[in-house]
Parts: sequence; structure tokens; C-alpha cells
Amino acid sequence: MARIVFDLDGTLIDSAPDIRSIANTILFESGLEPITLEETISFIGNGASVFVEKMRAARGVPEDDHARLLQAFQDRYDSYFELTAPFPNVREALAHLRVAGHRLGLCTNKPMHATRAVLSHLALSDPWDVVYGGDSLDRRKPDPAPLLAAFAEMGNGPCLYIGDSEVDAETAERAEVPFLLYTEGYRKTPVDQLTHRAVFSDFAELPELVQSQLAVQA
Ligand SMILES: O=C(O)COP(=O)(O)O
Ligand SMILES: [Mg+2]
Repeated sequence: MARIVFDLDGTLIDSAPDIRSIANTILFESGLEPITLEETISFIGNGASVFVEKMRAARGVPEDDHARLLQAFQDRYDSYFELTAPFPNVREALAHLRVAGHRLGLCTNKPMHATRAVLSHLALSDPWDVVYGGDSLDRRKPDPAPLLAAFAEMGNGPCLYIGDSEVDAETAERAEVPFLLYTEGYRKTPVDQLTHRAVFSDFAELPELVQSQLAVQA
């Protein structure tokens, strides 16, 4: 049995439309132009504070306003889910891996309160042995600390990390664990420029891919 840890935004769930709504609500309140979905996606990956920093920079908001805007963002982060959904076949793949006896974990840069809220809203709270958010430790991805802590809590067995972004590829590399790259998320860099063990574009492929990876590692 393996320990399999997943990233959340852009990997298991397509949350960018709701994150964009939060951003645009805040920008509107400040009399500023909205951001596009493409901009939103390019700002996601390093947690809430970096998202707000990039959003500010895109609309010329001074640094002095950072704390206020971050607070406004955080205040809404656990109640905007209407546009968020799991990527196709995610539920089935998680259920399949669980039934096969693997232990499953989450390691996201999304703050814990927002992570718990969206998992609960999507009825995805159950499969996890362990959940690490962007504020669970004082370091977050691409620092390997939260990923390593998640694996450590999950006991023994081969490890796999599954994510969608540059941040995830770097985290896996620094943690020295095999990385499976989901290609339909929020990545900006071409696949061949990211360190990975394998790629997949549909969660329906994942259970078999996990089996073949574990056979290679055995
Ligand atoms: O909160 C973010 O910026 C990204 O979250 P993720 O680590 O689940 O992709
Ligand atoms: Mg991600």
C-alpha cells in the first residue's frame, strides 16, 4: 500500500472561477478593474498572500493596502464555492485508490479554513488520512516541509505526490519523492520543463498509473 498525497487547487478541484470572484469583489470595492480568469490562474499556486500580492501588482494597488486586501480575501475564502467543482473523474479515482488500500493525503497552499470549507461543500472531506494547508506550518510549498510532514504522518510505504504546477514539481523534487503531473490544471510552464515521473490528463487514468508507478518502485 502506498502513501499518495495530492495538491488541491488545479489538481483535484477547479477553483479559479471562485477565486476570481473573490478577487473581483475586492477590486470592485476599491474602485478597480476586474481581473480575467487567465490572470487569476497565473496568480494561483503560492498561497493567499502571494495571490493578493500579484493581484495588487496587476492593478497598481500600493503595498500599504496589502494587509487590508488580504484580510478581505481571507474573509471570503471559505464561502465562495458555487463555481468550484472537482475535475472530471476525481471522485471515482479517489474512491478507487482508497478501496485499493492506499492512504491518501492533501498538501495545499490554500489556507486551512478555506481548504476545510471547500472540501466539506464538495463532499470531499472523507478520503483523507492527513490534510496540510498553506498555514499548517510556518513554511509552505515549494518548501518540502509540509509534504514531508504529511508523508511522515501516513506511516510507511512508497510515496507519490500528485499536483498540477511548478510549485508542486519543485516541492516534490526538494522532498525527493516521485511526482505525477496532472496536465489540465494551472501550470504555466511546458510539461517537459518540469521534473516529473509521469503525466496524466484524466483522473480515470490515475489508478492504473499509480499501480504501474508502484511496480517500478517495488
Ligand atoms: O492557494 C494556492 O495558491 C494554491 O493552492 P494549491 O497548493 O492547492 O495549488
Ligand atoms: Mg495546484
